[in-house]
Amino acid sequence: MTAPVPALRITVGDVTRELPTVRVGNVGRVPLVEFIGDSELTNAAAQAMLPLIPEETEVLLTVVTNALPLTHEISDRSGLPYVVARKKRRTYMQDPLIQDVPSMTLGVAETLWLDGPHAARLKGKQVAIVQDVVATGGTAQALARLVERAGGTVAGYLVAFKQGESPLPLRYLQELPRSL
Ligand SMILES: O=P(O)(O)OC[C@H]1O[C@H](OP(=O)(O)OP(=O)(O)O)[C@H](O)[C@@H]1O
Repeated sequence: MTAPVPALRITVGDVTRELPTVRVGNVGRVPLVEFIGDSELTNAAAQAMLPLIPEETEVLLTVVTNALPLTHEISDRSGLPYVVARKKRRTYMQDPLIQDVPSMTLGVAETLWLDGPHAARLKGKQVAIVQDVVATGGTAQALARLVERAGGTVAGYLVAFKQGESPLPLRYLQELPRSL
């Protein structure tokens, strides 16, 4: 008989989900949070995250993929504009800022691309970084570096789920175990 795959129950507002867990290298089983394809959970998290936005924030910065619908909803509810870093170079990009991610949850090296005109929208602004999950913090650090390089200031780190310990001053909704 195969052992049952452990799941993790979370509740955000009035939305409850059983998160599946996926095996990641030697980390063990990691709970998988998916906002893409789940508008109920996305909307509930966005609503719950509104009070976490630093007061001085002028712009939100996120990165594709999973954090994008969440940031869209936070933007819609707060009235704050948002800027998105990509994980691939697109042919239409103009003088993009290119930033390597030092380490990732899934152990895959990644590079972030911020199109020049979007980087310009961060210049001189107080920028809140929005993420679905922070685990190693590598992505958050790369996004912070993009803010600095674009001439902005990091107002804070806004995260739905913090997975394990982080040296960054995260404003988060809930903490999840790093592995099960
Ligand atoms: O704190 P870290 O260790 O850097 O991990 C956090 C990042 O990992 C996940 O991205 P994923 O690689 O799953 O990409 P996706 O959002 O494009 O699916 C998540 O969306 C965060 O951006």
